[in-house]
Amino acid sequence: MSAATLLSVENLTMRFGGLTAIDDLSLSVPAGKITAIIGPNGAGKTTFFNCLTGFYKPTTGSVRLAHPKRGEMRLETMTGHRVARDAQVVRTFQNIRLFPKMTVLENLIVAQHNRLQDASRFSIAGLFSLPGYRKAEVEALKTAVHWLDRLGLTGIADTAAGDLPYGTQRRIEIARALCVDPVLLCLDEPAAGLNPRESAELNTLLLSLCREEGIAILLIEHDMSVVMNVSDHICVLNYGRKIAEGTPLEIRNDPQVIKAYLGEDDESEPATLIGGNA
Ligand SMILES: Nc1ncnc2c1ncn2[C@@H]1O[C@H](COP(=O)(O)OP(=O)(O)OP(=O)(O)O)[C@@H](O)[C@H]1O
Repeated sequence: MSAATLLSVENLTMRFGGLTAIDDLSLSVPAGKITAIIGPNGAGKTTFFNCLTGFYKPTTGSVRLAHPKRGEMRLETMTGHRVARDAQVVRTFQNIRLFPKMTVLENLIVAQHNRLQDASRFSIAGLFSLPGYRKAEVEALKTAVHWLDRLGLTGIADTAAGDLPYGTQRRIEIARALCVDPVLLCLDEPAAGLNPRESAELNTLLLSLCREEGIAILLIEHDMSVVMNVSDHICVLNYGRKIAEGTPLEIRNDPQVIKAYLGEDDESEPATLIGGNA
């Protein structure tokens, strides 16, 4: 694993009965960069996320994380809980999974339940607000306030998450993931349902998280205005196999990629599919 590689996926395969959703995938994700995973519907993108975040146990292959403080971790052997808590690989989902009746602030505090549980030592001590637990609560609040401010959400901190517009809820999901101090932030279609202005704001946010906070981002996205404008590197899947990888410019012009998206006989202009200025 080279010094700059954060995640190293080797020969990953995931089968569901007779269906091979991920087929012998090898991929390196560098530290401090944005890597996009793209591909047509059913290509295996979410399955890939599920394999590296402990939701699925891959059929074969390895997923090694070079954790900056804890050394190498084998994610494919870990439960989802440990991937988030110990490896600090944190994800969002295609469908929004906020607690709609809780306020935005409460959603961000609940996300830090691991820290609070650890401080309570899984005992009644936490309920009596013993000092260690109280300190952890204050830290959780500070972290939530920090990310609310950073993502421009402070004004809606006390609003029920479910009452907010869809685009704002997507932003809250990212803020919630950031509260866990991710080493790798995995975003599953963060631009789904966003209007063009919100997509452009998402681009600015992702670039700033990467460039200013040094957070590595793994991004599944269909919106090419996001993919092409923020990605340092793109990996293209089709039927579970990697068919191409490279810079946005390389991917935009790759005949295999255009064919995978548009089909063999389709002669239409690929610019409509692969947008952006990169
Ligand atoms: N739990 C499962 N059981 C059986 N088949 C599954 C399961 N999860 C995914 N699949 C199948 O694996 C293939 C890849 O699905 P996946 O959701 O990973 O694709 P995707 O690239 O994320 O698609 P989309 O862009 O539509 O979200 C599909 O054929 C899907 O039906």
